[in-house]
Amino acid sequence: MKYTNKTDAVLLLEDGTVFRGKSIGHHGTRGGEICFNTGMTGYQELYTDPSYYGQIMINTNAHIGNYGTLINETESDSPKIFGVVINSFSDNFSRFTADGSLQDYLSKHHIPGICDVDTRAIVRHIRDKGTMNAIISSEVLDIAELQKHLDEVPSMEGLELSSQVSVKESYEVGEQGGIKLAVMDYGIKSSILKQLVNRGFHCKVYPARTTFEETEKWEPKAYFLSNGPGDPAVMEYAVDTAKEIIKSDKPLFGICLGHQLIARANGVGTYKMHNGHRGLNQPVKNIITGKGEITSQNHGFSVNADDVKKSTLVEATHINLNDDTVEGLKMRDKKVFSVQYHPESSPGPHDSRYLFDQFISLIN
Ligand SMILES: NC(=O)CC[C@H](N)C(=O)O
Repeated sequence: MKYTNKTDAVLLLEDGTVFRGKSIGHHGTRGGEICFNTGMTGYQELYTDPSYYGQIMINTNAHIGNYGTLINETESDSPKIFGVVINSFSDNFSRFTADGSLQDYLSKHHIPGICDVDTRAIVRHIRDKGTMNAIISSEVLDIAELQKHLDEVPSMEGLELSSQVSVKESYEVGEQGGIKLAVMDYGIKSSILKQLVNRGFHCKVYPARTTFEETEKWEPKAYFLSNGPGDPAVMEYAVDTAKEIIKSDKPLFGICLGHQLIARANGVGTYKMHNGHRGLNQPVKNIITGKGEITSQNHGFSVNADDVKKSTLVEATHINLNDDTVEGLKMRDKKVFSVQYHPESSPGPHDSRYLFDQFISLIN
């Protein structure tokens, strides 16, 4: 059954393009960077991934909401997206384990959305023109008026967002006696911690701006740099931490934003992509083993492939088979490696979970 609320809503893109549809979730106005995710399933995990903080997500899967929501399918305590764009939205759900409807969930967390729009047309538009800001509203339907609100939305390029989604106080997870791992939280997904704890790590999760000296007091055996939102180019504090970890010779693993920070710590630049990779079926080749992996991805920045080629410190371990972008790095003479994609998946295929085992082998 389709959603029955008939309140009008509008989606205004930065280049002036307007799409009109119906309001879902929270009745209100919110702007952000518009992006699209091509995953066929896992909407609740996507919405709660802190890496999406500041972004309006278009789900290319046409039918969203039909299996409701479930509290333990979240990647953080609340949805982090700023808005959602859906073709056919269902507030009626059918799954015996579900604990509520997507409509109630979005509304409770003040996330506005728009449905009954041609998501395929919107995606084709931004795929050609490149990523841009946008605003959703069910209260300001006049375009000239809404434009004023859109003008206030900051550009994702140059934005530091990790401090806003990171924990405020450090905390520990996993068993005492396990490998002590200092986890820098730049917006970590809970399933990454689950994968680490399942393999016997005793993790201490630190706020993004914690200094290396501070983490060293706990005497961790290894370090992990998490995923997270925003532009790595303006995260000097985190790049400095990465440099100190590398200097200490302790093993280090980074995922997504963590990968970009490790690249920057080695003098490799990052750049904003025309459109990011967001979906569950990005093909990646492991250059070392020659094997292919189907991966879960969510990133709008990438590391500079020419810089990697010229580097004497790092080498590429993985490449994206769609566009040849760098998907993995390792340092030549250190126990340091990283991937741009999400081996924890959630949602997505499990092809790449071997990387967590690789991290353990590297430490031992
Ligand atoms: N998932 C992530 O960690 C995203 C990293 C970074 N914010 C990007 O968009 O590229």
